[in-house]
Amino acid sequence: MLRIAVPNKGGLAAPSSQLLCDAGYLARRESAELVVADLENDIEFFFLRPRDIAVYVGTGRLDLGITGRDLLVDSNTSAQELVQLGFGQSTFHYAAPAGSRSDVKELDGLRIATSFPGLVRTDLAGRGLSAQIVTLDGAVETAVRLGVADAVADVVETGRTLRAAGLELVGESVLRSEAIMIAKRGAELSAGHERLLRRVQGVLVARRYVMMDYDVPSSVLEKACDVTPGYESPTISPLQREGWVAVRAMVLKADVNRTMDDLWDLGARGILVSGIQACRL
Ligand SMILES: Nc1ncnc2c1ncn2[C@@H]1O[C@H](COP(=O)(O)OP(=O)(O)OP(=O)(O)O)[C@@H](O)[C@H]1O
Ligand SMILES: O=P(O)(O)OC[C@H]1O[C@H](OP(=O)(O)OP(=O)(O)O)[C@H](O)[C@@H]1O
Ligand SMILES: [Mg+2]
Repeated sequence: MLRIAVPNKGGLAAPSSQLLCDAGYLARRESAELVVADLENDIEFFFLRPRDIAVYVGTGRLDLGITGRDLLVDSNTSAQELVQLGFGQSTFHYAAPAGSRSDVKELDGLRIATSFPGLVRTDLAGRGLSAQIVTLDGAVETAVRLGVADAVADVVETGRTLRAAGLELVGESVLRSEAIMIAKRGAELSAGHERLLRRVQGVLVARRYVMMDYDVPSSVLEKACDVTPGYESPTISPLQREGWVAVRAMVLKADVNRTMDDLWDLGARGILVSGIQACRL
């Protein structure tokens, strides 16, 4: 039976469960449930703290897991990233009192508060800097105001929490994070693993793409196919009307309106867009 780690709390928990549910797996009935056996799919889901998931997967106790890239790097375990899951996006940054520092080098010798000591230690070592790392559980932005640290290194999404604490970013982001699927480094993927990954990837593609159908004069077909190259290649079908063909292609949701404008300008008509419920590509 395949054993999968899923975040039980925090911002990654709900979208992770939704992704697995959309991929056809059994959902947990209540948030207190820590293990769910999906017998039909021969999978057991373990609901764990996202911070701990890389440890379970890196040591091979569980086969696959969902966590944040920042947490994976911080854990320094022997797990590797397999798939980006398209939610939980954030950046990881140093920050200090507004107007006080402009470069990460200026943090040398200072006290830096963080919940990601492994990530920060590795980053500082890579820059040849030494600083005292003050490890806190959360709400690290307040540590400067309370005199426990001179700067922080933390997750930033909108920057609102930093600003409210009178802090501003120092330097470029250390890391761009998002939710990822991980496996033990070097572990062989069984047919069961591959099936789960294909299902998840099917959901991710269905979320990002739509299906576009349109009719176009054959004379501009090549140009139209440049506009909608599809996922692999567009399907071209004959039309009764002479000199015209029908085209069907997958298009990125984010590009739908620009694509329809471009096709219309080329002479395409009858442009229809429909959602993709599920797919295997
Ligand atoms: N505001 C945020 N926006 C996007 N991702 C975030 C945000 N805060 C935390 N994360 C991501 O969530 C993961 C951290 O999980 P964590 O267990 O700390 O949960 P959390 O969402 O911070 O909830 P809580 O702090 O309430 O436990 C990391 O991968 C981190 O990048
Ligand atoms: O840039 P923003 O949109 O303000 O989001 C970033 C904040 O969100 C997270 O905090 P969370 O609410 O998880 O609390 P925590 O720090 O106690 O984990 C993170 O640790 C930052 O503090
Ligand atoms: Mg948090």
